[in-house]
Amino acid sequence: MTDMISNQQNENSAIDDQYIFDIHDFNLWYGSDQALYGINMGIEKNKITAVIGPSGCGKSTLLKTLNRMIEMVPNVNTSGSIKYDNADIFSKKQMVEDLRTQVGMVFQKPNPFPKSIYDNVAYGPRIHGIKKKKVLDEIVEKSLRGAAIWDEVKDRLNQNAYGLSGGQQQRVCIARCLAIEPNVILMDEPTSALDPISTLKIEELIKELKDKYTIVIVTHNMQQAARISDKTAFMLTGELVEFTDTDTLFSNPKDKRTEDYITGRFG
Ligand SMILES: Nc1ncnc2c1ncn2[C@@H]1O[C@H](COP(=O)(O)OP(=O)(O)OP(=O)(O)O)[C@@H](O)[C@H]1O
Repeated sequence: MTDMISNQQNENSAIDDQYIFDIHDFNLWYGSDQALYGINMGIEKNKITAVIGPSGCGKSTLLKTLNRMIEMVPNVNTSGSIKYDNADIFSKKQMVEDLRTQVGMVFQKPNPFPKSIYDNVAYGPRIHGIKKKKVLDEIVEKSLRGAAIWDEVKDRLNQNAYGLSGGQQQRVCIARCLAIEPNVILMDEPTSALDPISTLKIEELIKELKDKYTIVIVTHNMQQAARISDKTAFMLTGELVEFTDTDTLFSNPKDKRTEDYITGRFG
């Protein structure tokens, strides 16, 4: 009996270890308009999870909820639960700054600060109290290397980040995110403002990052989801219609609505 209990506990902890986010029966309203309906979803650690679906289906809303950025919008109400690392993200004990340190975000349009490349990347660590130049230098180099842009910018770290191309700016923004050592990186259509070559570079980078980070990416681009993600969630009008291995979702969807969407019959 004791063995049975300890086995069960082991199994449960294996399950807990597998998922970094556990979303349970989650609903969200903007004022009186409901945008998310009964979402149940586990986000696996060190995997790339793509969220796809037609415009307005709630992809960004779901993504922005995961690090509580959604609270910047007034009159948002929620029900149900979201756990990050087994703790309720909405609990009073959860400091929102801590959550956002662990769950970083990269946006659709590259949004560097009007500062030097160095200062962009050092911004987060400085806010966290790191002042020593040597330590900051190391973080900046490591983060820029992690974002696969070190070689392109190492000789112009003191130049304004606005002088970089869009694709380079987005990689600096990813470096800025890496510099605060998150566990999860949320990406909201990170390549939609980029040309195809920059897009491929970012896609390669995302695949490399999954060794160290859990990535959730919202994308309009189904080919992109198929190319880079392990898991894909298909959403429609605020509902999670289907969520499974990417290969399965694209080759053998269970729901007619998923099939219609991926075969281009709507959306
Ligand atoms: N700040 C807001 N205030 C009120 N309603 C909002 C707000 N942001 C989004 N919505 C509504 O919530 C629903 C989901 O929007 P959301 O932006 O999450 O969809 P999406 O799937 O990310 O769309 P897109 O692909 O076009 O970015 C839509 O009906 C949208 O109009």
